[in-house]
Amino acid sequence: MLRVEKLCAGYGEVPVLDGVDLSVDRGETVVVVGPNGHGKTTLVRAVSGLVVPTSGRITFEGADITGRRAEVIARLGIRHIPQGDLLFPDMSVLENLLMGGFLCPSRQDRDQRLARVFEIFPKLYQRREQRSRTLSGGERRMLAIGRGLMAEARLLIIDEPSLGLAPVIVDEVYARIGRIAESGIAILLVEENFGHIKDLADRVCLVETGRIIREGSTAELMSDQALVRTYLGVETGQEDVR
Ligand SMILES: Nc1ncnc2c1ncn2[C@@H]1O[C@H](COP(=O)(O)OP(=O)(O)OP(=O)(O)O)[C@@H](O)[C@H]1O
Repeated sequence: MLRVEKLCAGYGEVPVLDGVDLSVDRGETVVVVGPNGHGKTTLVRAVSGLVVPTSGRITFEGADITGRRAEVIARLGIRHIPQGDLLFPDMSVLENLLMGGFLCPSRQDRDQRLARVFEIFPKLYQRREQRSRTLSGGERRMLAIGRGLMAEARLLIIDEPSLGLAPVIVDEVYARIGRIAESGIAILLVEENFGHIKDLADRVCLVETGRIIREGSTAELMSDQALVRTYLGVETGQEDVR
């Protein structure tokens, strides 16, 4: 569905991505993990047209989208939920969701999407009249994801949904993302904490210094003790990795 080949990108003179190869198949959940500042966000921003690659190629469902404008890529069905929430703080939950659905082809389509978002995130329904600035961090994150689902999402890109949230809230957010994945939408997710995604990911790509240095299922990556110790920071049950 999505194919990234030998992708290089950066900011001004500073290179960040150094020949990334990555793919996401239909219905697959692929998670990009890795240390801070090694290019995870830059990679997903390049996919959704927010960073212009210097070289390499990105195709989505066969169409070459390398360097195309973000709004063109969004219309193809790639929805990007960035780090932080970027909500409209003085608008209600419902208004924020409706803003996400402004491209819906009909009112019926929009209402169906809204019903689906409320089914996945019942808390948003309970709080639909509340201004988004007064929501908790976890609720805001769920609203940002819900807003992304208000337009047709064939590939959902989510950048660090756990950022700044308490562990119990992270579990809740990830449970909801799991439901989205079960519905068949392909997901490309950035996460620093491997522990959060080991049950969700079909495939994990480990990024270091702008390259994907390892790729595999969570079980494959976790069977490599040195890798776990150096990058993943989770307990495997085989030894204490902390
Ligand atoms: N807008 C920007 N202008 C200049 N440099 C940038 C910009 N955004 C990111 N960078 C730099 O690019 C490098 C990679 O950043 P990026 O955000 O892609 O990493 P990351 O792996 O997602 O890190 P984190 O997990 O901390 O978000 C960093 O050195 C960062 O300082």
